[in-house]
Amino acid sequence: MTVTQLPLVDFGLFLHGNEDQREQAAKQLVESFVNHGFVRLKNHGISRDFVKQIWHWDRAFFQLPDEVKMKIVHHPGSNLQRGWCRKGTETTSKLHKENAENSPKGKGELLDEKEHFDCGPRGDSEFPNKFPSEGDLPGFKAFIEQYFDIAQEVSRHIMRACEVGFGMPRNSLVERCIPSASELRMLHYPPVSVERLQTGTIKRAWPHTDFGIITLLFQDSLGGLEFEDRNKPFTFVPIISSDENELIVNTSQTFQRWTNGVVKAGLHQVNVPPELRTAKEGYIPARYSSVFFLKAHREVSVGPIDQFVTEERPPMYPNITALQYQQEMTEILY
Ligand SMILES: O=C(O)CCC(=O)C(=O)O
Ligand SMILES: [Fe+2]
Repeated sequence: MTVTQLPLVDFGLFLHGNEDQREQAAKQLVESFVNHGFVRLKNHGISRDFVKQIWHWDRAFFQLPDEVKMKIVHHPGSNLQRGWCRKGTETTSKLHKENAENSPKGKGELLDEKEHFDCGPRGDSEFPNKFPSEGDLPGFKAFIEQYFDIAQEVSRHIMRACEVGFGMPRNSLVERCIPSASELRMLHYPPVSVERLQTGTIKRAWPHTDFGIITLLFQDSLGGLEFEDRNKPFTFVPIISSDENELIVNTSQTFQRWTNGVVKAGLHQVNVPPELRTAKEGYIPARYSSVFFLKAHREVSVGPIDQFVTEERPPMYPNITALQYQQEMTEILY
């Protein structure tokens, strides 16, 4: 059976409903995570007005001249991403061997056509944030810090819903995220010529899974995000939002490890929207999106949680810390 659309869960029922409604919403969420590695949420608690502000700040940052963004450029390595990642910095194609196997032979590296701004928790002393100065972009830092807090809070509720949905002891997931080591990213996909896309060596983002626990995502009205149809591995289905305020959530590698493979990470890519795919020439317009990677506390293990280990299902992943894991994965990206 072909999957055509993702379940849409009314998260307001979990946040404000009675006991039955909360349980029902938590079950739907977990079921979609297990089946697709993805879900769409409405009434998630982030207001429509706030989402509009995300687009304002996303555009404002990427409109800054390159010389200004260069002041906070990210230097690739195993350090966590902070500041401006220029086009060509992160290469998602390296995360899955299928990307190289499916690529046109002898055409060279498979690159992402995107740039982004990344930051970690407020006042991170291990991996300090890099914001544009107030003179260069007044108000940006304050907005991003507020957005980070709001996204962390929504993620906490989603973790709580997963505890309910899996019948886990209260706090077993939530406490693994304190103190926060999450990351917030603002993305810009510049206009790209159809000709360049046709070379088969660039994509807005190649099929990959994220490293954290879950990822919260808003995309602008252009769209382009696609999730894997698990009935036909490595084929993708566009995520069409019925409302701009819809929050898309995917499961990531840490969740897969904690649940010993019960909740697999959602494989995804960013493609040209379906209605523009027949174009033979010209440009595909710019796209903006924003993601929040909910991460585990840095010293917490990303190995399987006891509840998910049984005789029939022995531990599939080693006990390394979340930070070690994140650094190993980050290094692969460059
Ligand atoms: O822009 C998007 O919709 C997806 C971005 C993404 O997958 C990522 O940054 O990991
Ligand atoms: Fe991603």
